[in-house]
Amino acid sequence: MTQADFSARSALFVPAANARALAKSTQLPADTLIFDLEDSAAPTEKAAARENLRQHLAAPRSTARHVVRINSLTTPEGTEDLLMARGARVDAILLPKVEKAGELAELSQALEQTDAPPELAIWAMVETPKGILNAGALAAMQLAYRLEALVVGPNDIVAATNLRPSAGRAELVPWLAQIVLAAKAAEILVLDGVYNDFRDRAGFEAECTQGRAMGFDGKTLIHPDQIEPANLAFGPTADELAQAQEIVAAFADPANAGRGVIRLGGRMVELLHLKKAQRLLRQKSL
Ligand SMILES: CC(C)(COP(=O)(O)OP(=O)(O)OC[C@H]1O[C@@H](n2cnc3c(N)ncnc32)[C@H](O)[C@@H]1OP(=O)(O)O)[C@@H](O)C(=O)NCCC(=O)NCCSC(=O)C[C@H](O)C(=O)O
Ligand SMILES: [Mg+2]
Repeated sequence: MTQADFSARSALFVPAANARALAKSTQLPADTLIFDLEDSAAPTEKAAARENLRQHLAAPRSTARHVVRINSLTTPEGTEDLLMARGARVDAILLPKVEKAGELAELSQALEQTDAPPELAIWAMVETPKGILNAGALAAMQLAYRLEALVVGPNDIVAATNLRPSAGRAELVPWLAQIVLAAKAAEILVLDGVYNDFRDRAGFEAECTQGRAMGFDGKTLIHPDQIEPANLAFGPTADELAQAQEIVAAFADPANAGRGVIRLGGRMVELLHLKKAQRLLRQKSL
C-alpha cells in the first residue's frame, strides 16, 4: 500500500472528444476520472476536445479526483493541453509514454513557471520498453517533484513489443511487476492498465483480482460498467476492515500501552500492522 490518503481503486478514462461521455462522467462512482486528450482524440479532433474539456471543467464537478491526460510535451498540442489543465484546477496531469526522468523534470518546471499550486500532482504512464526499463528512475522523481502515480499502458506495451498476450497475460506479468516494485519503492500509487473487452465482465474481474494480488492500488478503465467491479476488487474486504478495527482497538487497550508487538487472536501484530490498519480505516472513511 502507498502513503496516499485517498482511494484510487477505479480510474475511468473519459474521452474529451465525446460530449456524451463527458456529460455522463459527472454521475459515475469512479474514484478518479482521467479526461483523455491523447489517444482517444484523433488529430483533427484535438483542439475541439480540449475546448470541450475546458468548458466541462468550468461546470460543477463530482467528488472524483480529476486528472487530464495531455499529449506529449514535444507536440504543440501538449503545451496547449497543459495550459488548459493547469487553468482548470485539476488534481493531476497524466503524461503519456514517459521514458526518462528528464521528461518529468520538464513538466514539473513548466508547472513551476506557471505558478501551479503545489497540490497539482503529476502522473506518469509507463507504456514503452524504455519506460519499463527506467521505471525505478521515473518513480524516484517523486523525491524531487510532485509525482504521485505510475499508470500502466498495456496497449502501447503490446504494440511496441509485438507481444501476443494470452488470457491471464502471463507474458506481461514480469514487466508489470517491475513497474509495481518501482512505485512501491518510491511509495507512490500504481494503477494497472485497461482491459479492452468491456463486455467481458468475468475476464475483467479476473484481471482485477490478479492486479490486486500483484499490489496495484487500482485499475484504469474504459467503460462505466467496469467501475463497480474495480471498486470491489481494489477496495478492502469486509474481513480486512474487521481485522483493521481489531488491531486499532488492541493497540488502544491500556494493557498494551507502549508496546511494539502484541498477540491478537493467536497472531503476532506489530506497529507496522497498526500503521497499515490506521491507513485503511482512514481511506475508508474519506
Ligand atoms: C469503448 C467505447 C467507445 C464504447 O462506447 P459506447 O459504444 O458509447 O458504449 P455504451 O453504449 O455501452 O455506453 C453507455 C453509456 O456510457 C457512456 N460511456 C461509455 N464509455 C464512457 C467513458 N469512458 N466515460 C464516460 N462515459 C462513457 C456512453 O456515452 C453511454 O452514455 P449515454 O450516451 O448517455 O447513454 C467507450 O466506452 C470509450 O470511448 N471508452 C474510452 C476510450 C478511451 O478513453 N480510450 C483512451 C484511453 S485507454 C488507453 O489509451 C490506454 C493506454 O494508453 C494503453 O496504452 O493501454
Ligand atoms: Mg497508451
